[in-house]
Amino acid sequence: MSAYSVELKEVRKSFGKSEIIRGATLQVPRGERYAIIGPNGAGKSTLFNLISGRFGVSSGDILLNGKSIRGMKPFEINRSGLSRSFQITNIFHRLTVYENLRCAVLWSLGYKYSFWHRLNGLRDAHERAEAVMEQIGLRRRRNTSAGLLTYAEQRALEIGITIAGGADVILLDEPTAGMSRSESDNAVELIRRVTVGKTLLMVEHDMSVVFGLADKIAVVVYGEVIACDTPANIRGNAKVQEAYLGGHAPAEAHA
Ligand SMILES: Nc1ncnc2c1ncn2[C@@H]1O[C@H](COP(=O)(O)OP(=O)(O)OP(=O)(O)O)[C@@H](O)[C@H]1O
Repeated sequence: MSAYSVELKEVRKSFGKSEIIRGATLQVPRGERYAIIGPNGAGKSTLFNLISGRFGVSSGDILLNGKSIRGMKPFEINRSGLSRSFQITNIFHRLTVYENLRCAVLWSLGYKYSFWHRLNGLRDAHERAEAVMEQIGLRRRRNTSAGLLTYAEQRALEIGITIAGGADVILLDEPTAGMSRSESDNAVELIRRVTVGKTLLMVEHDMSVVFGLADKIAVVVYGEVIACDTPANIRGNAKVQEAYLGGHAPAEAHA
């Protein structure tokens, strides 16, 4: 098995005549937490959309656990062990916390309408949904409609939905966007807890979250990964400071 969960090999992506991703290369080792940072419009979300199969690459390749995902649909990539969250919350507001998690588990199990499969699937889904609810700290909100949760609770539920299927590779898109300082501190703890032993790739603008969570930081500028290194080295990287931060160290920035 490959040592890397995710590998980008000279990935390019154009929309019409505009090339947005311009030869991005990155290797994310199994079990590590990587943050992708970069200025607005650099192509971070586009990279996530390519890795999760929403868009196809124009050229180059993306490997998941050593196997090319070129041409695969998002649900096939999901069932190959990669799960992503979205910038906009992706929850069903009228369903309860428990029901949202159960749906996510059933979806990831590849739920089929055969009778025996359904019975087993339902039992597994119930247990898994309960376990995830405990992990994300929403047990006391079990029967509350998701639409009535606080914003931070909704984001925690979103993370729960993302991990519910047991994927080994988790992509989180701005998991702390819109949160207060204390809410995002809690979110960092939550993300750390639920990604133990997993590979995490997250796009995040909040540098205290990035520096608090990431083993490595990949800096994307104009569709290229211009640096990928430890937080300490990224902070001291002159190229990064110049290209991305206008001369300021990343620790001081809040894009
Ligand atoms: N489906 C699309 N069609 C055309 N252009 C697109 C599409 N998706 C993204 N783009 C363009 O690609 C560029 C990169 O966008 P992207 O959202 O990936 O950047 P980002 O680094 O995630 O930015 P932000 O930090 O603001 O979220 C932008 O110029 C955007 O307009």
